[in-house]
Amino acid sequence: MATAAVMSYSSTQTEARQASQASQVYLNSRLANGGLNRSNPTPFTVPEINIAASFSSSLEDRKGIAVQIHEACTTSGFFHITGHGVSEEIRQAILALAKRYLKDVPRSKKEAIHVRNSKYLRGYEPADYTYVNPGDWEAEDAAPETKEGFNWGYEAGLDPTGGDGQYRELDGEDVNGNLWPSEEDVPGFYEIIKAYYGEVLGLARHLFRLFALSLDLPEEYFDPMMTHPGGIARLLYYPAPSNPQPLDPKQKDKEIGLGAHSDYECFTILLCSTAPGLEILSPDDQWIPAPAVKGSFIINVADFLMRWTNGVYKSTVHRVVNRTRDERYSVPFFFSINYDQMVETLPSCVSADNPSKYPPIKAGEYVLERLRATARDE
Ligand SMILES: O=C(O)CCC(=O)C(=O)O
Ligand SMILES: [Fe+2]
Repeated sequence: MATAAVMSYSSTQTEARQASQASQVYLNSRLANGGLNRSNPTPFTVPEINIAASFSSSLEDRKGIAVQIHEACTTSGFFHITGHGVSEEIRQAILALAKRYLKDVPRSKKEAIHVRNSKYLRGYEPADYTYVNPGDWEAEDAAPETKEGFNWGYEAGLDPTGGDGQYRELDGEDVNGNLWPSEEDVPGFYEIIKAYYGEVLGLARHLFRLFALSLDLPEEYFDPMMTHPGGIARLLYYPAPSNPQPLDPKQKDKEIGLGAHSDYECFTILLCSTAPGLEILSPDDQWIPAPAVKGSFIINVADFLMRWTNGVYKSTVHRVVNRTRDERYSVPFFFSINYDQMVETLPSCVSADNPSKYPPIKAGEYVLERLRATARDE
């Protein structure tokens, strides 16, 4: 799928394609600088925001958290949240499920729901089927990615609100694109997914209200756009490397968990196991290991929101390299708005001095273009 099949494109699909290609050009330019710009490093921090006060009935309390979110989104593009209200029990249950499915179930059984059977890349994704940086398909010396994953998306049955019955897939189709392992192979799989997904979906809607406040918009601004939102999530497994290597800016890594990329949607809610591995590209093009914060989720701005905010909010390049002798698990949740929603640059991010840089775009089409570029050509 890395090269698009011959087909006709609507004007919004063409825009989505061009935007996807532009993101690759940008990524290549950032990676080409890697390690060079080190004489006077800009301070780079991933702040920790305790969002407990954002659940207060006082608008002033909620605005106080929104100010902190604004600061993080205009600088590092990454922050930790604590005080989020998702129980440790549910967080550990989904990480344990990632292990039970990706590590323990034999490959032959997982192959039955291989992502090649899904035009939305749902199901079981073996390590070598995708490069998250599509440029790595062409690169001669690209290290293979070691991650193995299971991908699923929104369906009304996973939404604690029950949804509004209007969910459309990435390409606008009225279908449920998910593929699930059998209950026999992984007992309790769907129930655990549903419990976790319901929690992070609720958290994402809550966060998006805070994002609205942080952008000087009415708190409910995004509400009508997240009644049947896109929300792809993944169980990820990074095996323990046999010969783990320390981070060395002068040396290219021979083994990489997940290549350099920025995320596609509005923002990501990332749950990691205790093993480190996430590395963030600083404005000086240095790889900075993300610190672990107990009980936190990592939140990062993704490309669609960067575009929607006219570049005001930063979508930051990151990657995963397992440099330990432990296996690593993570569960990212990529929150989008309703995939059938068309958006124009947010009114609070344009002015006479700073006109919109981007034409209108449809949420699902953009994400689909980005996803397609990652998969092996078959
Ligand atoms: O596994 C992680 O910690 C990060 C995963 C990630 O960046 C992604 O799936 O986009
Ligand atoms: Fe990512």
